[in-house]
Amino acid sequence: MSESSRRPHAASNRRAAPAQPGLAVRRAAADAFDAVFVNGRPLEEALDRLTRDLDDRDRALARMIAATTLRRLGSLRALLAAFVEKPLPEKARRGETLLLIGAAQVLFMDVPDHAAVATSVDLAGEQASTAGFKGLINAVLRRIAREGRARLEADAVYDQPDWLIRGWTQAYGAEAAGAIARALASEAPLDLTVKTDPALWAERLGGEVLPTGSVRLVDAGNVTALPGFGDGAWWVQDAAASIPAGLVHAAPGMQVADLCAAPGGKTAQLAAAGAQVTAVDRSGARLKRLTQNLARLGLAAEVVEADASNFQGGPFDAVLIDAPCSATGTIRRHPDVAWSKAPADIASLCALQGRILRHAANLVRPGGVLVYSTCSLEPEEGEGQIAALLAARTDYERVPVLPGENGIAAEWINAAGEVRTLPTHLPHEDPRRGGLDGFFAARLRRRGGPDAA
Ligand SMILES: C[S@@+](CC[C@H](N)C(=O)[O-])C[C@H]1O[C@@H](n2cnc3c(N)ncnc32)[C@H](O)[C@@H]1O
Repeated sequence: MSESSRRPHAASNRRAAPAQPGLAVRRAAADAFDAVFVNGRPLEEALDRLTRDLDDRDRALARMIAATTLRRLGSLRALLAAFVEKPLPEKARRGETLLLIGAAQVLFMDVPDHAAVATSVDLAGEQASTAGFKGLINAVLRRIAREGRARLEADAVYDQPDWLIRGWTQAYGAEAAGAIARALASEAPLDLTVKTDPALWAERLGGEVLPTGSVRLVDAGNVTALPGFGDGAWWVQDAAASIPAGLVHAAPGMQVADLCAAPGGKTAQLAAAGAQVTAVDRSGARLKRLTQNLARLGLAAEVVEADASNFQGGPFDAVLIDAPCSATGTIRRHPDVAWSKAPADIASLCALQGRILRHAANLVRPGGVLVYSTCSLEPEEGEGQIAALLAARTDYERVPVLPGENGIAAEWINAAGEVRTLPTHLPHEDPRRGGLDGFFAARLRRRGGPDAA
């Protein structure tokens, strides 16, 4: 939005009322929400840009408001449909955003109702297109403060779009799909992969060690200020995201290609285990982050900017493909993903994944290992890709993942021996301490070679 469109819309002889405290925070949250919907920007990228002038506390609050609005959007929209008699005209779309962020604060955040209502009303006054709706916004948000909770309980609406719920129902059954949708209502904890001694770091950071060896923290605050960050003792990685690289069982002397490697969480795991890693990614900007991350961690890899569907190299002892995907398994962390992706995106991602997987199968030496993973809940991006590869390549077979291997629970392994984690896994009575990202990982072996039976 341009600065000029934010100017108070009407000249007035009256003295302007003092600006509502917290207005800049709500403006940034509303702008970030609009950046996701109007401009299709990722939420984190929008927030980075829009909160640059805020202090740490306000930046965190703006993030929380925008993320909570996106996380609970299905419920919030249903409430507005019930409480706003006539939808706002298209030219006053911003008014709907202000209603949504106001309602999110009233219902799901520890914000006084009057602050949530007054800031949305004042922001409406900033633009000519919404100034005429100040009264309506005030009345609807007050009503939501009085009646919203009861209505939410009575209606029990899903927060995610219908097409996602339908897909999860088909893949996991109605009950599991409902549980996944509910699990996504909570913010994810912060998981760390530590180079050595998880128990020590759990103690230092006030976290707990998970069965997979990750250290889990809650309300960690600014990550870069935590002990061990500057020294490169650990890196941020969801516990489920640490599973695929573990399936390689990397060891000193092994030649491993990490295709689709940036920003390098899995490269770091492989390098920390002593492997010679070739980290390949198409994005130069993301590889820059990978290089910075490895430097902080004191780890090394050969870094190659290339398209993984035609990268030439190897043959490798192991190839890991953490394929570009819809990322629907990360909606707890990135609630915008639920709304920024559409079925057509899944179809084009599947085509890209298939190309990368088919090409990667040629880079593995006979007897070597191929691990394929995605952070998607959609089976066509995971199970479907492996079924298609195995149908086309008789020189590959699955090496089933075993319960207990690297702390992987039996519940996270499907009938074919592939890992399928869900946000409902690793439950905890405090939902902020439980859950896993939705991940898929399969391990295959290329037949032949010195390891042939
Ligand atoms: C899921 S992310 C990888 C995360 C990374 N493995 C980690 O653990 O930090 C997918 C990556 O695939 C990269 N990518 C997308 N299409 C690609 C292609 N055709 N060739 C190589 N990399 C690609 C993206 O730039 C992105 O960095």
